[in-house]
Amino acid sequence: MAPPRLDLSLYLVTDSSLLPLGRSLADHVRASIKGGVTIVQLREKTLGTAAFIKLGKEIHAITKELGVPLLINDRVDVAKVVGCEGVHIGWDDIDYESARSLLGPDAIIGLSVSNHDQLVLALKANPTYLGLGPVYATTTKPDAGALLGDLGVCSLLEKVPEHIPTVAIGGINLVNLQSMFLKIGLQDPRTRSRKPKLLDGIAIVSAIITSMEPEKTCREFKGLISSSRAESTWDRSVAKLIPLLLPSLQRVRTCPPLIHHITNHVSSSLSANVTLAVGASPIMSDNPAEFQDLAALNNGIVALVLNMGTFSDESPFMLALDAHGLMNPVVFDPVGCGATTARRKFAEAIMYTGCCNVIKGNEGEILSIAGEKVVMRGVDGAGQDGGKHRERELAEICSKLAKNEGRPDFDPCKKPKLTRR
Ligand SMILES: Cc1ncc(COP(=O)(O)OP(=O)(O)O)c(N)n1
Ligand SMILES: Cc1nc(C(=O)O)sc1CCOP(=O)(O)O
Repeated sequence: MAPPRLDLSLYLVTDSSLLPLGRSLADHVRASIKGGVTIVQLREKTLGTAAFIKLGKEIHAITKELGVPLLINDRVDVAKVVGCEGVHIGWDDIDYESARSLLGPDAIIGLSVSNHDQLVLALKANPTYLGLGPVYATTTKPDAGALLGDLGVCSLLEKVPEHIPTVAIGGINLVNLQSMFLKIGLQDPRTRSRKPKLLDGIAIVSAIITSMEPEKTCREFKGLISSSRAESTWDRSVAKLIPLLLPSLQRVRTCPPLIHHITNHVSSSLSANVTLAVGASPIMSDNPAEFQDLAALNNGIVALVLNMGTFSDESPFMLALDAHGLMNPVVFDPVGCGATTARRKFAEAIMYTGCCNVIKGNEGEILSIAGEKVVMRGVDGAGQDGGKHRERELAEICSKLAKNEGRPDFDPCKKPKLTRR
């Protein structure tokens, strides 16, 4: 019988030092698998060989019983004695060929990739899967490479052949996952040959290991994974969309984000009140002196909203994007874009940063930002093409813009000089 297909969708990487006080790793792993974890890696950096083997055997008994593979981080010798399904290795560890010859052709062997040079070497080895990271800032691995950000992962994915699955790792949590999926996308196993290549899963340490309720946390991760894989929501009725949105709204209540608004004076108080009404915390500021602080408040659970309705000078917007860097989700509202050349140029400059996760606008604004010639009276330019563009087409244009697709001159490595924290 063929071995079961490797399911990397929710990949737990352990670190016992981060467990809540009094919790055992064995109970945590069991609960996480019950919540939906599909593969486990035992990554215990401080254990000596004997203790690593002992823990490995204990955890393997659980993963075997629950039917998910167990990999060992770095140590092929430990994996061999434990008799588990494989290893994950990096560039300071045993080389891939030696690991393969020690573990045999059926072992799962994952390789870390942090940049294009490593990707070239990794592809020559043809490993079972690739771990791409760090996507975002993480304190779990102090020696992790430079942050890739969403666009860095996308640019690596472009060069990964279809048959090698990938997971993203580093700083992924329940707050940033949805926006990460919007930018990078998650493979649906039923449509494997889809272009461009998307991720096959996410690998998580702290967001699961530090959880007081790992089963619930993993269910929440699974919910986001399933909704990301759900077929295009544009064919769904509103009634079907609401259950997909509810978990996001609930998360805003349980883990309220700080929303930094740079907005126009017409909508300022309305924006603040709507932010409060959904359970998030607004702060309205266009003073660059406080941008760095704002971007890091609230344990980094922060988003930035840029509304260019009554813009005059582009520098506060650019400084805010620089402060929030590639870390925090950004919503851009290109109000009245298309009405004047100055607005078009301003919106273009914002888009060139590659930082906008969500573009919110009416039909005229979106078409204008996508480079189409539109005639706008004022900010109420919707429907100016007689409804030629349906919602779905506009949404596809938005999604492409947010990924900076269709901009041949856009190079995420060159533009802009944003802080990678
Ligand atoms: C799934 C996954 N991806 C990447 C890593 C990092 O591995 P490595 O580069 O060997 O670094 P350490 O984990 O040893 O610090 C990983 N462990 N898992
Ligand atoms: C183990 C590991 N490898 C990384 C890489 O970039 O290769 S980042 C990382 C730590 C991920 O931990 P957390 O989910 O707590 O951020």
